[in-house]
Amino acid sequence: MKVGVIGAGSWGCALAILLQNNGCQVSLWGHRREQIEKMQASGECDKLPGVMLPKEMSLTWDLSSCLLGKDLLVLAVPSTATRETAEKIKPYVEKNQILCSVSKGIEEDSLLTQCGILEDVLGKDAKVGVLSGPSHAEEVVKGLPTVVVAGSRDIAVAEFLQNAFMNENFRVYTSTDVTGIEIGASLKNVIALAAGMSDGLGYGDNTKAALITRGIKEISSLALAMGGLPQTLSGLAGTGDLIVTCSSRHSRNRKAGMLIGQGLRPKDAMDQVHMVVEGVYSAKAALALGKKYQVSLPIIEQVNEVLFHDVDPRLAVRSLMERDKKSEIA
Ligand SMILES: NC(=O)C1=CN([C@@H]2O[C@H](COP(=O)(O)OP(=O)(O)OC[C@H]3O[C@@H](n4cnc5c(N)ncnc54)[C@H](OP(=O)(O)O)[C@@H]3O)[C@@H](O)[C@H]2O)C=CC1
Ligand SMILES: O=C(CO)COP(=O)(O)O
Repeated sequence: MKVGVIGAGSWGCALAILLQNNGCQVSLWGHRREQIEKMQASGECDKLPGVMLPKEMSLTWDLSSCLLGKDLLVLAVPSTATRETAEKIKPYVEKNQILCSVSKGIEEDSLLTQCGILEDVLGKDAKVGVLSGPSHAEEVVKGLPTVVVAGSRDIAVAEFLQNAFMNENFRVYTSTDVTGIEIGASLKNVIALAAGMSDGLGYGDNTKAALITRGIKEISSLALAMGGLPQTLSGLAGTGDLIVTCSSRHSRNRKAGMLIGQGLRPKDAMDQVHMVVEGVYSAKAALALGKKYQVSLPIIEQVNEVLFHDVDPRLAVRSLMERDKKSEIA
């Protein structure tokens, strides 16, 4: 199988390595020529120091050569670059090519998820799918057992992705619930910012467990209102990814939240993380979706207050604790 991986950050590199090792012929595209030339010279992934790229894999900054004649295109750019990337690839995308989004986020203006953006730009006939779940690049490149879900409204596309990505260390389930998967993937990043803030404030395991539990309640309520399925929200792309992102030392969203909890301004926290912090870009969109579908998202609301209205994280926690009395089963 011939594969083009679009986006040479940590996730693009990790999946390109995995697919090449699975027997695919992979071409990895990055948008900065100097970054690709550096990786070509060193043989090392730029964003994952010490991780070597297979010699047989090709690296390019020429988009057309990454796309033409490929069976599968994997889109691994930051979610804020998905629309511009989809516009760039549009002239080259071939009729039967399968496109797989591995990015996580909601577009602020359109409130579309990643597959939604791809279909918006490339048309409803495009064969679009998504790969998601608890899967930090740092662990995938080490071959540590990882389990994810491949989703597409077309089950044949989901099964194609399962076959392409699955190996003895990387187990892939299929699903047709793209909405549940993508809302889970995007909102867990916002909740992970809150979990990080809690760590940064020096709060304990009780607080973290509460944020994860009430967080999945918020994510599920919105996803279900949008047509997602409960099994997805209790599955890998919902609860699974929320747990890993709220607790892992590899999580960029948790790390950024922790720095904010320790007193850094959000912009400075993002700069210190050096990698994409998707929750910051999806926070406003998540809140807007909550309003649109009339779903209450109190944690996400407070994350927005801290990120965009200079509210002290300690006061944000206080606001959550002092909300009106409620029943858990309501
Ligand atoms: N890392 C992980 O473990 C996982 C990541 N993901 C998701 O994958 C997506 C990519 O994240 P990840 O690889 O980790 O991010 P990184 O921060 O590691 O890398 C992002 C890459 O995208 C490049 N980039 C920035 N802007 C553009 C653009 N406009 N067009 C093309 N490329 C661009 C960056 O280049 P530059 O250096 O120039 O900024 C960089 O090479 C995110 O949505 C993330 O949520 C999903 C699962 C796991
Ligand atoms: O989505 C991811 C892991 O599944 C990566 O995002 P974080 O680095 O914020 O956890």
